[in-house]
Amino acid sequence: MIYPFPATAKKLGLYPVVDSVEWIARLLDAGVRTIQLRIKDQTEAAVENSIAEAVALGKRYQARLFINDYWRLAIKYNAYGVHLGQEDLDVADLDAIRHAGLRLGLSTHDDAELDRALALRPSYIALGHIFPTQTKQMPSDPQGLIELKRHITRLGDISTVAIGGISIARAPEVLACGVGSIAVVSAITQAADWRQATQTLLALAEPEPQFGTEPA
Ligand SMILES: Cc1ncc(COP(=O)(O)OP(=O)(O)O)c(N)n1
Ligand SMILES: Cc1ncsc1CCOP(=O)(O)O
Ligand SMILES: [Mg+2]
Repeated sequence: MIYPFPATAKKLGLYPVVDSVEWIARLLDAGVRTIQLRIKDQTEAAVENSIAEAVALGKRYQARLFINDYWRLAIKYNAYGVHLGQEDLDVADLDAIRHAGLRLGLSTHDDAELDRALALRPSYIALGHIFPTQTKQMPSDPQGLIELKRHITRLGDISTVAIGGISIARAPEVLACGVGSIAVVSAITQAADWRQATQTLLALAEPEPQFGTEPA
């Protein structure tokens, strides 16, 4: 029997994915309450301080702070959650993450990956990439809105996140597919005015109140 990971909100709302503690601090201060620290390809020693600081900020703002990839450090500093991709799943100790009480978000790109993710009973499932993106090299084609809607229908009550190429202009049509959250990188970090972009996206993607119905 596979025990589920702790629940998170079905609607996580706006979910910025950023690569520094500075971005975490400014976005939490701007009202973001679901956020991910995504630092790529560093040693654990190089990212440990950033992860510790990001987790402390997340707690101070009562935000849902997910750590990408570095699941051992996420456990060590008791982050709200961890985000893992399909390749990460091959090496991560999911039992350790579950026993530590951290939420788990999983990336998926197609039906086969959805099957695999569902069997692991994660806290949320991310679907992507929806549109072309400059931020990450993707081996597959963008799935687009019709596939997104089909996946959302299949996932029923599970918390869902859409990612990849989501701009302010495209956010409404993505949200109209019924997804609970939009994860964005460049729509905020490359915006001419990141504060304005964040406020616009927050207003579009209204989240559930943080921790309202979740275990602490
Ligand atoms: C919310 C969200 N969705 C997908 C990803 C991508 O994760 P992954 O496939 O592990 O790729 P990297 O981000 O590690 O390059 C994500 N980080 N967040
Ligand atoms: C990390 C990641 N995983 C799938 S697409 C993506 C990058 C999304 O970035 P952007 O919002 O700039 O397209
Ligand atoms: Mg990863």
